[in-house]
Amino acid sequence: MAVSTIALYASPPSSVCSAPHPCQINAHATYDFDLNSTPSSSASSSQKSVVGGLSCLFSSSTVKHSSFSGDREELGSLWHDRGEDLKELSSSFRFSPSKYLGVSSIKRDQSPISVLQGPVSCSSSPPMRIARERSADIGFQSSIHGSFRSGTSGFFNGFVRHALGSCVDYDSPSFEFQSVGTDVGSSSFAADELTFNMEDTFVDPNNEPYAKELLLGAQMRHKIFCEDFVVKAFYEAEKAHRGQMRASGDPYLQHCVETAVLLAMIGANSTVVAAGLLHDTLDDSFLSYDYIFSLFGAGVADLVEGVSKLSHLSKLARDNNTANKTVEADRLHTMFLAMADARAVLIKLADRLHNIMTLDALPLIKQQRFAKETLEIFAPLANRLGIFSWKEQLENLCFKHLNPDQHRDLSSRLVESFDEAMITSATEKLEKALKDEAISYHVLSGRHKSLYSIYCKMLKKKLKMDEIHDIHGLRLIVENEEDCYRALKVVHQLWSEVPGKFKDYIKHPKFNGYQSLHTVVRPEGMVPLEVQIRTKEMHLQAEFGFAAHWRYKEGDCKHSSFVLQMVEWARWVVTWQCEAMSKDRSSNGCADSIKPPCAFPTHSDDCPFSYKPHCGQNGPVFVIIIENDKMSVQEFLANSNMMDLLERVGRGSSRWSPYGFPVKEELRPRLNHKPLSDPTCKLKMGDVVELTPAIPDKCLTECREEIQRMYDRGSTTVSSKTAASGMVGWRS
Ligand SMILES: Nc1nc2c(ncn2[C@@H]2O[C@H](COP(=O)(O)OP(=O)(O)OP(=O)(O)O)[C@@H](O)[C@H]2O)c(=O)[nH]1
Ligand SMILES: Nc1ncnc2c1ncn2[C@@H]1O[C@H](COP(=O)(O)OP(=O)(O)OP(=O)(O)O)[C@@H](O)[C@H]1O
Repeated sequence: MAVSTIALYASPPSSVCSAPHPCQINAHATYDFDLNSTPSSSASSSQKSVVGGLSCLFSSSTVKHSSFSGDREELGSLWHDRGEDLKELSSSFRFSPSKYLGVSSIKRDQSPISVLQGPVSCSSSPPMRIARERSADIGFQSSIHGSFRSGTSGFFNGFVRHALGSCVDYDSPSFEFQSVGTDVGSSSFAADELTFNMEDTFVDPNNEPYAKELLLGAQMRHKIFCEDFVVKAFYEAEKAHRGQMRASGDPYLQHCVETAVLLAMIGANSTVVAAGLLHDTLDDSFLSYDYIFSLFGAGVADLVEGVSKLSHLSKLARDNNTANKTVEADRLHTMFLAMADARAVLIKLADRLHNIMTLDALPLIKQQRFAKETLEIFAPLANRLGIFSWKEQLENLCFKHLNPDQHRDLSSRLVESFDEAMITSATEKLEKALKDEAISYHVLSGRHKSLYSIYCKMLKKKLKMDEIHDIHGLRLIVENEEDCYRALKVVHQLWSEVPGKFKDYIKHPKFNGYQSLHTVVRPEGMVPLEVQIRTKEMHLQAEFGFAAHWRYKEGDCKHSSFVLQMVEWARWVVTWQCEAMSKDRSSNGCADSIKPPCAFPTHSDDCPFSYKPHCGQNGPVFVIIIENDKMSVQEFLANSNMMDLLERVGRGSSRWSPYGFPVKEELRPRLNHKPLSDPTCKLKMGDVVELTPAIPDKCLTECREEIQRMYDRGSTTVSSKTAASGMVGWRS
């Protein structure tokens, strides 16, 4: 067995270091992986046509149901526009030229690697992703190449793929198209998931015909929908949502299936896909946690419950217009990540993505509300988790709803600007030139910038579209620093350089430690092409470390170390859990045996930014406070209790009195929707505290003023008005 070793590095932000260079880089984890790769078959181009062919299947659903209006998320009752949906899905693809690989395929962007690392565009901006692994005959000594392919060690190898290659053309066996009725014997589910009797559920004479069509459609898109466990979840979802409709008149079940398909496409395992199918059942149907637990085990039940909690939080935030306050939105992200299993966040994101894809059915005002919230909360969350394809789809769709004129204008201009053929041909040329110079590389990937990203850059930098030089970009990941410069020379020999655009962030790293070579060239005609060249260690830093892309994109936003830790950790977890898919499915082992590929990167003990992976006892606690119908997300020290909260709320508010009136008594606090019984109870991440004045606010103010006057006068006389009010809550 050939073994190679990759070290992962993370360094603290240079802002806390004296040198403008990554310091304290002892945060490395080393792991071995086997390189026996099994070349997997291509996720064939037939998949694209299969998806395309589904449009008639779905639109042919003509089942009539009674309308359902009890949808807590509102979006749940949306009209489902298959045409739009398919456009979004199929607009995202990658191209693997056949020249060196021997296989040509155009496929939708659906591999876990692309989702976790790579850029994808959607909507009216035709997306482009081109990825090349170095060709095997280049003579590259390390066997990293093998690690990009799934095999028996797909899990470990896959992680490296993620970490190293943003656009690796990964043909996961899980994406092989499998026609319905083929081997479903590979079903896998966690050991804690219960077995069940297929006969009981599947042959239900009450199953609606549309349900079979939906299942068939899902199975054609991903073979995980052939697994018994997932099929069972599908039929439970069908029973739970039977009769419920989207605003479009489509069966509600369709939304559940689409959510689950999105999850399957990024490599989620059967537990997550099943939970995706059932994600709305706790809130919108008669199913209970215990029932789900009894059928599917704690794995699924906890996830469904987690999604339900997130939905409640999101609704609270939306109702209270919290999303537009940066600090609060930031705390919400952190709370989402800290409260729920990161996989529940994934399900929530998939749910939201599908809802946003089908937003058109809602009245304009609601479309805008949801789009705004999505842009503020969910797209950054997807970005932080490294799920770029979802992030870009969410952003582009929200952009379309929020700024339709700019969206239309930019799209029409970009139709002419996007030059996918140029990226393809530039990739091929560079690949050949590198081969001629015997420069080996890990990954050569291409992307064009998403519509929304272009829009933001134009606004931020006050640029015209033709002043943006990185609409088309290539990224080359090589073995070592020397190869970076050799490759740069090759690039400059191939194409003419745009003067003034070369940046050597290797010799002069950015303040956050980011390293890479950047240049802009003009391959053909006038269209500029940005080329980034870096080593795999630099790339890890740019994806997971302190120079991580999400932080770079969030720019000026100052994050507490806790936020950073949460995000890094959640991303780590999501990465390896998605990667676990192939191992999970191909082995009989239980999910518990799946471990992250290496220890979470840690820092030296004295590093102020040392990671604490879990939302541990030492981290702050974020609590939602609803007061006078206004919501805020507030941060408390670990071990704070309700008394601390009440004190803080009182201080600085109009209720606070220098004479120390026991402000907490004037309120009737409710903790997580129940009256507070023990004020000394500790606050937990995600607690919702409602503070309702015991007497009407106006009256309270009058009382307060009156008492203040009393004290000021030194009088003990209480006015009749105050006495009449009963002074509720003012007694200690
Ligand atoms: N992950 C990560 N990527 C970065 C960072 N800084 C720059 N980049 C990448 O490098 C690209 C260009 O960076 P620069 O060459 O510094 O660009 P610029 O000077 O801001 O000018 P433009 O090319 O117009 O954006 C960005 O589009 C990112 O893709 C960073 O700190 N972290
Ligand atoms: N030249 C490039 N080649 C390949 N991928 C790139 C290139 N530049 C950026 N990316 C990747 O494309 C994705 C989308 O990035 P996006 O275009 O939104 O921002 P950016 O170009 O990195 O930053 P900015 O908008 O500030 O220039 C990210 O995953 C990023 O790492």
